[in-house]
Amino acid sequence: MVGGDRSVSAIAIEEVRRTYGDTVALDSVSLSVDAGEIFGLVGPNGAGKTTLARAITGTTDYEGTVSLFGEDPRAIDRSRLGSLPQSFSPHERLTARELLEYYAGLYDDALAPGRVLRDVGLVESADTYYENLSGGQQRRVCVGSALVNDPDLLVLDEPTTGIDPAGRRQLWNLLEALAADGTTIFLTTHDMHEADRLADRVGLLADGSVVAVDTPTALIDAHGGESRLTIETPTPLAEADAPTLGYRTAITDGDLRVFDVAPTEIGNVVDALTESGIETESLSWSEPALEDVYLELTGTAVGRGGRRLDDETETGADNPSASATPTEGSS
Ligand SMILES: Nc1ncnc2c1ncn2[C@@H]1O[C@H](COP(=O)(O)OP(=O)(O)OP(=O)(O)O)[C@@H](O)[C@H]1O
Repeated sequence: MVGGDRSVSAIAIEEVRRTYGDTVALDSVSLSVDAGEIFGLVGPNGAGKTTLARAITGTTDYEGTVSLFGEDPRAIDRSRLGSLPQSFSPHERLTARELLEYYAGLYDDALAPGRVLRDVGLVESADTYYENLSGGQQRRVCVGSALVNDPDLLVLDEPTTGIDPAGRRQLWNLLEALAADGTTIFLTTHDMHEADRLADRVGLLADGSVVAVDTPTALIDAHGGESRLTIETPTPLAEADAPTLGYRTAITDGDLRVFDVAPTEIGNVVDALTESGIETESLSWSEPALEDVYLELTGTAVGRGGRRLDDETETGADNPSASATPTEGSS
């Protein structure tokens, strides 16, 4: 790392627009990322994440302006930028070590490949051909290739796709350590949990537009809605089966959802269900999460196969404050 100038944004994006024929991949996107920040760009397939990552790394054309530490992405010293494209296929008949040695050789001043292998958790597999590594291990080699030049800015397009949970946690820890050391990290993901766990700030992207940018906590507080108790029954419930419980309820995919139940009140709800003749097969309680924020702001779920908000049948008849429109009622 050559050290960042903290007086300018690490990434400044202003009014960026990118179209492919009639498709608007990015529509007037503006945001900035501070030095040392981990910024997570979240959105479902086709939202425009890769296109924005490519605009930042100067590998696609666009209208508007992007600057990295005050410089045009195409003019910046390449050793300051580490980039992991979504599709990246290194030579398959080289080992993990040989690949990292190759990428390190592209820079005058690179990290020792052995250190990068350790950082990405590949010491044991260092001498395995890339083609014989698991998908997750291959992705870690690719992440390593973006790290060899010890960049000031890392742009990672879905870095943890295909990596198992333990490997993901290891990579998150590595990215956090890099950020603590001053590296700015911009990553894309459709994993809301990953964004929540890792990012200092999150940008929610829908159909090429940024719909919200803030810390995960602030987004959840402002738009996450209420906690929910989800009750699965032996036979899927229909709207007409919804019991009167004194809470706002909804039937979703045959399951009963009861909103704003405190953990200490769960037993009372279960008792009331039993009295109503509803058998409980499983029960889970969850606090609002980033996924709920995305659903609330866009009407589309990121992590649930694109289920739309209107697929949820609201049944709050027993609660005068319940709304027939699910987006209402949550602040
Ligand atoms: N080279 C291209 N030619 C034509 N259309 C493109 C091209 N690249 C992207 N698009 C379109 O632009 C839109 C945004 O695509 P993009 O790949 O940026 O989304 P994404 O959020 O990264 O999706 P995914 O999570 O599936 O990678 C999509 O409608 C896509 O089909």
